Amino acid sequence: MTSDFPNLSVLNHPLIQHKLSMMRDRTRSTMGFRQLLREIALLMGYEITRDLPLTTERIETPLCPMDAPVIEGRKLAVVPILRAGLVMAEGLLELVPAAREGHIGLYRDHETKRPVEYLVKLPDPAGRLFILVDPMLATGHSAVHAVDVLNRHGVDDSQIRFMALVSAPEGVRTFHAAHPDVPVFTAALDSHLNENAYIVPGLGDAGDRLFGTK
Ligand SMILES: O=P(O)(O)OC[C@H]1O[C@H](OP(=O)(O)OP(=O)(O)O)[C@H](O)[C@@H]1O
Ligand SMILES: O=c1cc[nH]c(=O)[nH]1
Ligand SMILES: [Mg+2]
Repeated sequence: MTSDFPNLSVLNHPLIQHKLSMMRDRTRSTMGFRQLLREIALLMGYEITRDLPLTTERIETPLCPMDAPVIEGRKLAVVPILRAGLVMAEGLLELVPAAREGHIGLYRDHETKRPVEYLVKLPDPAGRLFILVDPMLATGHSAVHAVDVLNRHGVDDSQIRFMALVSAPEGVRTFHAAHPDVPVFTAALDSHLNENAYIVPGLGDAGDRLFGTK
């Protein structure tokens, strides 16, 4: 965590950083961009879940009985913010295939830069940890809106972790002001937002690069 940004963890594993640099390259193909995001999400998921509580379960190995470590509760939900979060969710679900998946559909209005909601479908919140995923934390309004949606659905901030590939300082501040108890995990804290609220240096429009749209 950095002292300027409480509750923000920058995941600087060399594999994550190398793959992110490949994604930032404007010549990267749609196929390459998508594959890299899936891989990074899996690596970030490994870091984000490292403190999940363990308990033991009695099993029989071929040789003898043992009390084997297993994740306590094992109730996880991965919630991508559509569209761009979908590919990150794929990577995370490779890591935790038993997790439930919810969806929050938002797009950023080009004029106002504010999120517009078009879909919400979520699993039962009771006793579940929610990992909210979106590659870009720019102004932070989409992330704040998505956590507000989870709160309305009965999910407390203490049950949520937010995972963003690239973040802008402006967005991290806005997010922490609204939801100080939700930890944010990111692969990079970039410089600033430009006049169109795009992250600089960033990687451009994540959704368009992932899905080959304009
Ligand atoms: O922090 P903010 O300023 O709110 O911006 C970030 C949002 O913008 C992008 O989505 P976009 O609106 O482009 O939708 P898309 O995923 O469908 O392309 C991105 O995936 C975030 O959801
Ligand atoms: O830089 C940005 C900002 C918002 N959404 C994106 O896809 N990229
Ligand atoms: Mg987009």
